[in-house]
Amino acid sequence: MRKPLIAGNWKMFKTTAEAKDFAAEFKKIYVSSDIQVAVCAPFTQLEALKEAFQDTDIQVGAQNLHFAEEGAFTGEISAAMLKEIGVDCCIIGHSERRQLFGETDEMVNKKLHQAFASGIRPILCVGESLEQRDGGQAFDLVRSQMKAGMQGLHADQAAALIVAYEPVWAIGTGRTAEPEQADEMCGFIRQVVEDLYGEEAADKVLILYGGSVKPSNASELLNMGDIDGALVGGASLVPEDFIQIVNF
Ligand SMILES: O=C(CO)COP(=O)(O)O
Repeated sequence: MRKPLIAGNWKMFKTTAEAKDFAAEFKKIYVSSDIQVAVCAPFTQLEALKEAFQDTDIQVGAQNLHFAEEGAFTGEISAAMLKEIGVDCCIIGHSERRQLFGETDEMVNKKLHQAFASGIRPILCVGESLEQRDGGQAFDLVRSQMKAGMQGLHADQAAALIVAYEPVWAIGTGRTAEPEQADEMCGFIRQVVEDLYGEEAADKVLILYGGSVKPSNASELLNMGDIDGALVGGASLVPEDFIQIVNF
């Protein structure tokens, strides 16, 4: 049985003081349940959040890591550095990183391997642009991102993977995918995992939807059969909004 996951992606928002305020507020309204909850914050807020959430089951995630174990990579952060402070999971290959920072499928693949090697659960982001959706290429594109991103992973790693389907046209635009549309792609992603790794891995892999998830649309999206959770941007910054999504 897959345990749903609601993960917040704070992107480049909140100072440490603001992150501590969020944690204090969120803890007052959060009740542990069989829904997993994670907050993926900027690097400099991770340690404070781990400390603030230490008496809860709320997970803390990063938004990126470098694919090398260590080395001369000025400005980068390694998986071991994240692991040392207790980081549980890490977003990998977010569309903003692919578009704005030149991340390729090959880099995404190396980052997945590094995350697994360090005991950090990766959240692999895939999703098409509006041009690709309108051009009828969405499914081919997502299949190729999945195949290239997962290259060389073992079946047990595939089963432990979290995939986030985030159509680029729905991120930060207020334009959410229709629940059926999102579920169709999440089902397709599960099929790709089954084709590559078999039924057991496909049954276990968690597949999230991301893109303008809000309190008002969370339950219809999250009640679809192949959507196992959400990766939430803007609405994860406000405790009262995020809790409503967690409690969908
Ligand atoms: O990119 C996203 C989460 O990773 C989605 O962002 P929004 O929820 O702000 O659209």
